[in-house]
Amino acid sequence: MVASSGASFKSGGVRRKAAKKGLIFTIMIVGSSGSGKSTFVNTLCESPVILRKDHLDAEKAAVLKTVNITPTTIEMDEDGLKLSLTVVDTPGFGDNINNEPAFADILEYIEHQYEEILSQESRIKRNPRFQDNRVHILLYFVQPTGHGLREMDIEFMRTLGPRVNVIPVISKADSMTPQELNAFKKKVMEDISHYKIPIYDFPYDEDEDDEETIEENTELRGLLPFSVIGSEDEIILNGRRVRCRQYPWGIVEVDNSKHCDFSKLRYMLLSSHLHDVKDITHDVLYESWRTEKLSKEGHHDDDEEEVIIDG
Ligand SMILES: Nc1nc2c(ncn2[C@@H]2O[C@H](COP(=O)(O)OP(=O)(O)OP(=O)(O)O)[C@@H](O)[C@H]2O)c(=O)[nH]1
Repeated sequence: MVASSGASFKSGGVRRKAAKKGLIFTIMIVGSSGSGKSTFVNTLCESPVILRKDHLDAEKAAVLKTVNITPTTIEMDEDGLKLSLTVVDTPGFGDNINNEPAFADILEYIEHQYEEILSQESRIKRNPRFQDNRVHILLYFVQPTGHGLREMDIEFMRTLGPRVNVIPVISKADSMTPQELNAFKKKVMEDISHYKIPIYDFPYDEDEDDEETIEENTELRGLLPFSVIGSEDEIILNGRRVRCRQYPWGIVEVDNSKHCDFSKLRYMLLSSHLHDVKDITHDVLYESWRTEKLSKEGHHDDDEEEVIIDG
């Protein structure tokens, strides 16, 4: 596995790695500072691709805080499928009283990738080295407060939902009992429905999709928001390697689906739903951004029929 850290968006544009070509897939991670984003990414990628700020000295951590949006690309092999996975980290989100500038930066980053595609599509001669950096999934980390969504969570997901596939995730799920976690999941989904927040909810078509897809998507939809536990520690338990967090009273296992939904989320992201979220990004989200943008700029199709109103 090879990791390459891209330059910050703010300090000079996304670095385009000419991937030796695995399937390109991009995940953005957003959540409050300290919500467990870096640990999650390192757990997902099974390697320390992001430096955790609590492992840095205060000076370096402060410098990192000012770097808002950082893509890192990792070459992975998922059961024989070559993946060029870019993880876009957004440290420091939610640290300020007014989070609107942070929302705007994230939205700008996502739309900037659409701009690049549009300008590429309009070229007569395409650049063969061009890389599609569109964000396919945004994992939004909800703090395990037990109180439902905060205003900031609602605003953020409502703003970003029309532009990117948002999946809400409850981080640090080990800080809740199973009953608390279930009640919290229910509250979060009630808020999502009440505030009409557009998320990626494993869509299916009862008439067109096969039974297996419907069953799988129904099950995954029922898990929303996914609960995750992150850890970079491993122990040997009954002869097998176990990624876990250790406590005086026992351990919680990252990959044990009785303890959290991490393994199901990972499988869905890097395997079962990878093509679906890529298709939705291109066919629905990018298309709707493109239509809005071109209409705002006053473009209209040459072959559009002119409507002549009599009289
Ligand atoms: N209990 C528990 N603690 C966790 C979990 N994941 C991460 N942590 C701890 O939470 C602290 C912050 O984790 P990070 O991964 O650095 O959080 P972050 O969101 O990347 O933080 P910023 O980079 O400041 O935005 C660390 O001490 C982690 O060990 C988890 O699943 N459960």
